[in-house]
Order: sequence, then C-alpha cells, then structure tokens
Amino acid sequence: MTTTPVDRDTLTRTWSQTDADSGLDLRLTDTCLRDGSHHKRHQFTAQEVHDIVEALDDSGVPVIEVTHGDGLGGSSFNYGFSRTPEQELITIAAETAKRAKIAFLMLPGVGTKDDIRAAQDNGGQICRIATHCTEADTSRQHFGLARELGLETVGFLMMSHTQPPEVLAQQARIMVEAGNQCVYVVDSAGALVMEQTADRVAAVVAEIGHEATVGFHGHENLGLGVANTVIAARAGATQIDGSVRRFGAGAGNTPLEAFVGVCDKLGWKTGIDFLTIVDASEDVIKPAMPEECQLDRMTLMMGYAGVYSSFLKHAGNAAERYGVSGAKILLEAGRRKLIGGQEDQLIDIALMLQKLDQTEQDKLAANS
Ligand SMILES: C[C@H](O)CC(=O)C(=O)O
Ligand SMILES: [Mn+2]
Repeated sequence: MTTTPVDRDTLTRTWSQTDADSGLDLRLTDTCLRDGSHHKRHQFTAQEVHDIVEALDDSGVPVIEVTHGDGLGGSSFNYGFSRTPEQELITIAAETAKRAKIAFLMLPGVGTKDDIRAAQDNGGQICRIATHCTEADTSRQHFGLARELGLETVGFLMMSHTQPPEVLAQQARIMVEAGNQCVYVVDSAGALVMEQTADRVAAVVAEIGHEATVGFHGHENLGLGVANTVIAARAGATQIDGSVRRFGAGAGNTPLEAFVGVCDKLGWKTGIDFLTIVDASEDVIKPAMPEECQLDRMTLMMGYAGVYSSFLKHAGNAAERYGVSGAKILLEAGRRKLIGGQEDQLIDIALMLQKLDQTEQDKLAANS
C-alpha cells in the first residue's frame, strides 16, 4: 500500500477559513434525505423532511443534503417520480434548519442550470455536482454558474472504484479548474476496500489539496462504510458523507451516527452530539424508513461486482417482472461495467437471462 502522508492541519485550515464551522476537524454531511431517497423510492413527505432536518440540525449536523436520489430533475419515468416536488422539500429543509446548511445534488444532463437557480432561491447553499469519475469535464459550466451565484461547490467523482488513483487526481484537477471547492471520492458501489480508498483519497489530496478540500462518500455493500471513511479521513479527506441509520442506496451509506461515535473515540471534532444523533436515529429516522437497509444477497453482490448502489430497486423490479434472479442481474451489470444513467440495461439483462436455462445462467454468473 502507498499512501501519501498528509498535513491535516493545512487541510482543515483550507476549508475552515471559508466556512462558519471552523474549529471542526471534519465537516460531516448527512445525505439520508438525498441518497436515502433511492431507498424510499423517492416518496418523502414534507412532514418527514421537516422532522428529519429538525432532528439532524438539533444534533449539530453542519450540512444536510436534500434532493431526489438522482439529483435535481431526477423525478422522471427513468429514475422514479418523487412524491413531493424536490424544490418544495429544499424549501422546507431551509426553513427548518437553524444552523445546518442545506446542500443539493445535480447531475449534468439530468438537472439543468435553472434547477440550480431554483434550488438556491429556495434556500439551498451548497451545490454538489456529480459526474461519472471519467467525465468531470461535463461539470465545467455548472461549477461556473454555481460560483457566479455565490454557492459553495462540491464535486462528486462517482464510481471511483473503477479508476486508478492517478485518473481520479486528473479528474479532480478538471473540477477544481472549473471553480469547484471540494472534490469527493465517491464509492458509489461500496466496492472499495480500505487501502484502495486511502490511495485514491491521497492521490486527490496530493493533486488539489492546497487549493480545495477533499471528501469521501461511502456505501455499505461490503460492510466497510465506517472503516473506509476512517481511512479516507486519515488519508486527508476532511469533508465526509454519511446517512443516519445507513439510510441510503444499496446497503446504505456510512452510518453517520456510528461514524460520529468513532470520531469521538479518535478525538476528531465533528460538532455533532453522539447521544442526540443516536436518539434521532431511533426516534425520527427509523420511522421514516420503509425498512432497514440490508446487507443481503443483492446488496453484497453490488459491492462484490462493483454495481452502482442506486441500481438496487431497478434490478429488483426487473427480477420480479421477468422472473429471474436479481443477484444475477447485478453480477452481469458489474461485468458490463454499467454506470448511472444505464438503468434501462438492467431490463435488457433480465430479458437475456430469461432466455437462458439454469446451467447457462450459472455459467454467466461464474464469469462475472
Ligand atoms: C446520484 C448518485 O446516487 C450519487 C451517489 O450518491 C453515489 O454515486 O453514490
Ligand atoms: Mn451514494
């Protein structure tokens, strides 16, 4: 393993100087009202968003992300329609939070510049722009606009497990040159294993660490959310995502409350009160979840095969509709290296599996 040693003091200073949360070692973002939207099939009610924001804000969570799971404009036939318009949810979140900043996510090509403007008008303060990790150039004009509007900016390099550290570093450079202030290594598939996380974060820190901050967004599909997040922080990530109770796509995200407890034990200041956030998890977040996020056959397969976590419900739907194994759909999706936006190919795979007999299906799975 090769991890570049990091000057944590310099990094913490970089973002503290531009943010009111100075004094924290790590700045945590809860994403259950965005990543959890996948798990909830985008069915959040206004009341749930109000109650969750209130509870997270009371716990001291400094940033709360609220948007359709696939970002601004995601409410569609392809990704699933929202029960409550996301701009309404952003407005409620901004009106409810007393201290926390409200972040929103957008994927170029799914959301538009007008969606960014509307999200800011409704109280969003942090614009997070996500691209596949080899397509950072598609974010240039959106970062430009966000900075022009005075928004704080964050860039997401999705599916970071698919590229080596040096490619992520080059892509991070493109985002920073476009005006982005923080680049996240995003383990969309929950496929990264410890040192692989550290090496990617360290490479991005080495490339942009003196101009911008670095973040890490983990998923639990191999049960490594907290471990990967700790090692990411040790490698220099100072902005960290998680979702209380793991409320996110696939097996969910790094459980934020557990990570807060770990930070307390490591002496890393997050500004979040452990006891309050544990109560919020039990009393407010749990009742809003359709079910707990599971580490089961389907989600383990996602981590193992490197499949985008938000494919879980789509693969489940296709499996049920065409009477084939959801786990085999996911294995084949991993073999084909599908990325976000290719959800329709899960149906192609299900139809292909339907035509194969059991032995042929097993052979295909074994080659994945
Ligand atoms: C749009 C995606 O759900 C973004 C994300 O959370 C990830 O890639 O992970
Ligand atoms: Mn995610």
